[in-house]
Amino acid sequence: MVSQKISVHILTGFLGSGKTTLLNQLLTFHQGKINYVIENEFGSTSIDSDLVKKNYNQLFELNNGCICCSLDQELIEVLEQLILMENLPDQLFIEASGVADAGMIAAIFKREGVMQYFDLKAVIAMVDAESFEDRLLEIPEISRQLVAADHILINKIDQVKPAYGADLKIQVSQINPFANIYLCEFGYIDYQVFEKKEKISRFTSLSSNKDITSLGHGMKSIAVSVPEPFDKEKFYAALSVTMFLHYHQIYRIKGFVKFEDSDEPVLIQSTGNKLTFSKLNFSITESPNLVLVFIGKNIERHSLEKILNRTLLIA
Ligand SMILES: Nc1nc2c(ncn2[C@@H]2O[C@H](COP(=O)(O)OP(=O)(O)OP(=O)(O)O)[C@@H](O)[C@H]2O)c(=O)[nH]1
Repeated sequence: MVSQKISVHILTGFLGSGKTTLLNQLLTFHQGKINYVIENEFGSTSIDSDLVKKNYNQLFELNNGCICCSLDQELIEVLEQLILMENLPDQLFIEASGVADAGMIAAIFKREGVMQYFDLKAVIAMVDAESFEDRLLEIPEISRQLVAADHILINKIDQVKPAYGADLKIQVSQINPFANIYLCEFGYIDYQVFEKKEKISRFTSLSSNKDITSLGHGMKSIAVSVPEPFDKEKFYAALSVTMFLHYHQIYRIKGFVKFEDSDEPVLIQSTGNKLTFSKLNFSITESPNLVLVFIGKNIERHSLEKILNRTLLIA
């Protein structure tokens, strides 16, 4: 049994956005700890593993596909090997392939058997400031990566004008209103931020009943006001089924709701295809707005409201 859980950071971002650069920075920052790395490349030949500075204690490579789909089982096998090792790591850094769905990787760390040993600290997405706008329109995976992230680093800011960088920050915050967003060069920011708990302030300022449709590529963010308590079982079942059936449309659900059994707001969020509920484990001075935000492609407010209304306590 592992006495202390192994901290996990998942690094995602499109090809060439700067993931390996960030990983090298993080390994330098965490020097002195026992750091393991999992590299996932989309192809049978590993290049990234040669580029990662030898600043880690152990490197695993998954080269036969993309972690989030075909390599799910292979990743689990590596995690199993890892917890049996004599020299247990303090931290595990996973560099996902440029096309991976980071949410699906994160979902593996929400499984009970895995959570017993691993503590998912952060999903970090890299954005290439230079090519982001063009790529966003061409490649839907990018929006999925952004929507799954807790922190988004808009990298290569040295390659664009300052005003454009500021504009990108607004665009990215519309795609993922929950993430902490930073502008940076060569992945450099103060990495302490990855250890901090979620800020409640972003939920107190969420405007309910608002649709943001300017995200491009059919992407939409819909905030539904949910002041009435839900029936917990019905709510969980309905949203889980919706996420399963509409995986290609619903990229993320996040927000606060109340259930029949308590007056305390509960944080709901989807990680990949898994829905998690968590009580706030920190004190708050201001109650969060009871709002659920759905981010996805071609989603419609009236359908979402219909699903939610059926799971209200009084329904
Ligand atoms: N000018 C500039 N170049 C950068 C910056 N960050 C990374 N690079 C360069 O961009 C290239 C790609 O960076 P990587 O860190 O390999 O990107 P990656 O996301 O790991 O790439 P893949 O593994 O191919 O998906 C490298 O040549 C980096 O040196 C930056 O902020 N500014």
